[in-house]
Amino acid sequence: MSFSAQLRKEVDPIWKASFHHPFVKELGEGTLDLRCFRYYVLQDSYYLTHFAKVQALGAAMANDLKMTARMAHHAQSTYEAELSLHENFMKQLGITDEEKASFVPAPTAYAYVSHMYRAAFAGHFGDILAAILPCYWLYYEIGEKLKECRPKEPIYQKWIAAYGSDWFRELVEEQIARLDEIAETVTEVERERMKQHFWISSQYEYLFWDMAYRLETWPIQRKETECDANERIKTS
Ligand SMILES: Cc1ncc(C[n+]2csc(CCO)c2C)c(N)n1
Repeated sequence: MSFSAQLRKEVDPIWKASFHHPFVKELGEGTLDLRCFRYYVLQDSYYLTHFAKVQALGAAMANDLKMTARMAHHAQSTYEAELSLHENFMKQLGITDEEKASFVPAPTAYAYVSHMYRAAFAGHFGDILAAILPCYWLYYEIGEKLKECRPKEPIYQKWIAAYGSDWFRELVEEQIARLDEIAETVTEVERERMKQHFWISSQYEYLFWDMAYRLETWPIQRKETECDANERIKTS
C-alpha cells in the first residue's frame, strides 16, 4: 500500500466525522445559518493567508528547482483561487473593511495555522507536505460528496462548485504523488512524524467546521482600547 493510502486509511474516522459535521451537511442542504458561513469566510481568509506562506516555505525548502517552482505555483493558486473566492463571498455577505480590520483569529484557526508553521520550521519539505495535504484532499472529497447537492443559497452553490472541479482534482493528485515520492526517500522515523502531521491536520480540519458552527470565541474577550473606541465612534 502506498504511503498516502496508509495515511488516508488511518484518518478515515476523522474525515468521516468531517463529512457528517452539521456545518458540511447543512451547507449541502442549504440550511446552514449564514452567520456561521460568514464567520467561516473570515476565519478561512486568515487561514489561507498563512497557508500560502507555508506553501512558499515549502518552495524554499524543496529539494530541487522543479519542486520549488511547483510549490511557488501552488502558493500563487491559493492566492488566486481561494482568496478571490473569499473576496467575492465577503462582498456578497456584506463584510465591511471595519470588520476585516478588527478581525481576531479564533482559537482553532490560530492553532491550526500554528501547527502548519511548526511542521515547516521544525522539519523538512516532507513535513510541510504532510501537514498541508489534508487541506487539499479532504476538501476534494467533500467537494465530490456535495457535487450533486443543489442548495437554494447561491453562495453555497459556488462553494461546492469550487471544490468539485477537475482543476482542483489535478492539484490534489499532484500533491499526493509528491508526498509518496518524498516518503520513499526518508527514514521510518521521519515517515512516522509525517503521519502525525497529517493526522493532526485532519483533526484540525474537523475542528475548523466545528469552530464555525459554534461561532467559537476566546474565553475572555479583549477589552476595547481607547483607540478602537475612537475608531468605532468615528465610523458609526
Ligand atoms: C480550513 C481549510 N482547509 C482547507 C481548505 C481548502 N484549501 C485551502 S488552500 C487549498 C489549496 C489551493 O487552493 C485548499 C484546497 C480551506 N479553504 N480551508
